[in-house]
Amino acid sequence: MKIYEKAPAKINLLLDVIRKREDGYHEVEMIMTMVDLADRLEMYELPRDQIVLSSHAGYIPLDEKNLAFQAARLLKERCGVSRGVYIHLDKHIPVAAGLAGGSSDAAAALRGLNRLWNLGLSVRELEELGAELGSDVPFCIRGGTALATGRGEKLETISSPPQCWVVLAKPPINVSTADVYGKLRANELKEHPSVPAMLDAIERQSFADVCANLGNVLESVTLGRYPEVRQIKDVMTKLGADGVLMSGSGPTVFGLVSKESKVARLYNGLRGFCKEVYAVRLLT
Ligand SMILES: C[C@](O)(CO)[C@H](O)COP(=O)(O)OP(=O)(O)OC[C@H]1O[C@@H](n2ccc(N)nc2=O)[C@H](O)[C@@H]1O
Ligand SMILES: Nc1ncnc2c1ncn2[C@@H]1O[C@H](COP(=O)(O)OP(=O)(O)OP(=O)(O)O)[C@@H](O)[C@H]1O
Repeated sequence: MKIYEKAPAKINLLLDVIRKREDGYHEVEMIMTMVDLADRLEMYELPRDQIVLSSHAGYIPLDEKNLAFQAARLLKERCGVSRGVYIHLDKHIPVAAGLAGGSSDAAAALRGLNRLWNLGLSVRELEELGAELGSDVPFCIRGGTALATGRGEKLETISSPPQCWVVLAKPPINVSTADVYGKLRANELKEHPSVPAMLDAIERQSFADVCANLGNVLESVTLGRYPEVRQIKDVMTKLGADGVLMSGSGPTVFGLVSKESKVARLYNGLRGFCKEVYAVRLLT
């Protein structure tokens, strides 16, 4: 039997850091949602007890460094599974982009293997296992739109934001999440985005107020180090995006657009600056 799972990318409509914790992680408040740009995983059982990963993407590890491999290994260990699995990763989400590509692959592997091996784990149990693999993995398991707290693993599902176009542009640099958090001076942050204002904007389905309340404190680090990220933000704004923000630790910038007629201009204009541009819808 073959199992297929879609692994969508996430964007952070809001990302605030409250403080650095004793365990090295940062206490965050984030509002996250999924977009219709996805990797696809194909999984089937192997006769021998082995995890085999393949992908046409030449730029990701296919061994135990891959988060999908780690997800399969974790599930095997915790549930005492002695069967092997072949996982093919059809990669579409840009890597090290701030879009949680690896985390979403891990989440899709956990969901898919739970079915393939008939483990009967609940979504909550999968989320708990996912938290061991990375802070973004529980959200990628749950999907939808959520307020994430703690280090990102405590989730409260909220309403979807009003439907719109999302234009994503990734400059040709790779940003390490650990580096960005490491360089953040959490107690020196002067401005914080407002979680209540964003929650209210979503609840009222006000697209204008969602755009007005976008905010990500990690921009203070990434934009300072990589001027091209700021440049892409400026270009998106000039080309008419209604709201513009860096996702996660970057370097991908997303623009929210309500009118379809504006999307082509934005997409074509950005292609002059970077190769990796995508125009997608929110996954509501
Ligand atoms: C930037 C975001 O992607 C926004 O959604 C997440 O906060 C990061 O999620 P992630 O990539 O799943 O992160 P993890 O794999 O758990 O952690 C990578 C590294 O980022 C730092 N990190 C991550 C999450 C967090 N709340 N505080 C941190 O300081 C830690 O140094 C950690 O070693
Ligand atoms: N399945 C995977 N897909 C992509 N990268 C992976 C995967 N597994 C491990 N990695 C490694 O993880 C690193 C981060 O990649 P990823 O695409 O998950 O970053 P990201 O989008 O910035 O994640 P986040 O938004 O959660 O911080 C890369 O250096 C890559 O080598």
